[in-house]
Amino acid sequence: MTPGTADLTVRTLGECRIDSPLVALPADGPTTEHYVREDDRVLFDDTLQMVAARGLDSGELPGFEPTGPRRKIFFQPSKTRVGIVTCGGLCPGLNDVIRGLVRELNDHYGVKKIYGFRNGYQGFISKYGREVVELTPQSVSGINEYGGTILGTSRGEQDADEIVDCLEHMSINVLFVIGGDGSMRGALRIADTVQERNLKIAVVGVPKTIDNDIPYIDQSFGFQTAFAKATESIRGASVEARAVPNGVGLVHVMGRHSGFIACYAALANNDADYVLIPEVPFELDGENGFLAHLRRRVERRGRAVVVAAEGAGQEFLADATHPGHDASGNRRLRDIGQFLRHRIADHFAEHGLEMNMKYIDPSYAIRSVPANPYDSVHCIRLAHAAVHAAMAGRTAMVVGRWRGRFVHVPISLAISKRNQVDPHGDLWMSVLEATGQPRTFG
Ligand SMILES: Nc1ncnc2c1ncn2[C@@H]1O[C@H](COP(=O)(O)OP(=O)(O)O)[C@@H](O)[C@H]1O
Ligand SMILES: O=P(O)(O)OC[C@H]1O[C@](O)(COP(=O)(O)O)[C@@H](O)[C@@H]1O
Ligand SMILES: [Mg+2]
Repeated sequence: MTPGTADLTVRTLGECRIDSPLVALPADGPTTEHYVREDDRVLFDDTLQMVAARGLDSGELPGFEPTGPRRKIFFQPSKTRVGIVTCGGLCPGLNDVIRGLVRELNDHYGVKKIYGFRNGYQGFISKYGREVVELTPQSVSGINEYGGTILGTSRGEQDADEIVDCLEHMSINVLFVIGGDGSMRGALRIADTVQERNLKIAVVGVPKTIDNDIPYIDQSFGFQTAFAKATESIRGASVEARAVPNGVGLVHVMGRHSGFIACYAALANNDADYVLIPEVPFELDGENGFLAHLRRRVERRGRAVVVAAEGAGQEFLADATHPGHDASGNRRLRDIGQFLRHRIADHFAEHGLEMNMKYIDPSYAIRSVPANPYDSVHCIRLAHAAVHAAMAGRTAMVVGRWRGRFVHVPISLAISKRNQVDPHGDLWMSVLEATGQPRTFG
């Protein structure tokens, strides 16, 4: 489904009649390659073929609302009370986003009442007894130096009605949700409940996940830091494999349904011989299977490095003991890393070949680190964009970068599908070119 204008339209709480304190900031000039006027739109389509396929006049082409300070805003800043919550798995940069939100609100809009809700959506639910913390420029000073989230996070669905009750009781006008696909589903439920109650509470998301599985944004913040950290493990596996006869370096990285970390980390290190991802099934056995291909490459080169995303090859592990789901309903995965480790060893033994396995699983190490400078910049720019959007009364939307421009993405679109590696796309083609692995095994 190619999104149309209706899919890109952002919900608002009402007319903006209040002069923004940042009225001097927006440029007066025309849209350029460096700036989009607030009354302009960022086109969804970016090739001639895609535009032609619309069969529309240029003025009717679907486009995203650009981010940035508006001349008129919806909320009276001095009377605005803000909530911030972080949900789901950790991701480098969470604290950068929290700090960016607090500084922009306090320093430029003069919003002084900013509250942090603890441990994800549990923070709104009375039975968990989570404290609410006041966030100030002083209390967020330097937090971007640390991984994790000062607010804590959690998984597990919570009742949207009780969350909105809490927002009402605390007279919260704006809620920022920093989370992944699950959190955004939760955020939309909250925004819809607010609308049903005819309340004026803006719900704005800053999408996060190291898996990069959120669509219609170029990349999630934290993704670059996470794959950069995973690259260290591939480098280690490569050094180990080179040091011994018939060394096989096997690296098992996160990536539940999307194999972006495996792809980017392998391309960055450029020493991987095989990349296995959830999106591309592969055969293990047979003369054209992965194991035989790996054996022939090790016989020829004396070593090989394999990068496997945790969601790859789950079909080989479909035994009776299903590991179930996590508290949010995400399917738990069986350990493809250990499975491959043993199948590779067995295969070489069956062929009477020496093989020295060097297995590295960085696990949580790639997402518990602080953001690298690239992601820190991405985080603070997303935070600024989120504040401008919320103060201008936008809701049920996330901020993100689309083709290099920061835009407002309706949450309904952001949760409409999962961002995955396209087996027929240019990223996967680059992986095939860099590794030399065949397009299919078996
Ligand atoms: N389908 C859903 N509807 C409403 N809330 C959801 C849904 N899925 C997840 N959530 C909420 O979002 C939070 C985080 O979701 P989860 O999938 O664990 O992580 P992430 O948001 O990082 O993908 C959960 O704690 C839960 O409260
Ligand atoms: O062990 P946890 O913390 O439940 O989460 C592990 C999962 O979380 C992730 O790191 C990211 O998941 P979310 O961003 O959707 O929370 C996955 O890559 C991984 O499979
Ligand atoms: Mg998720």
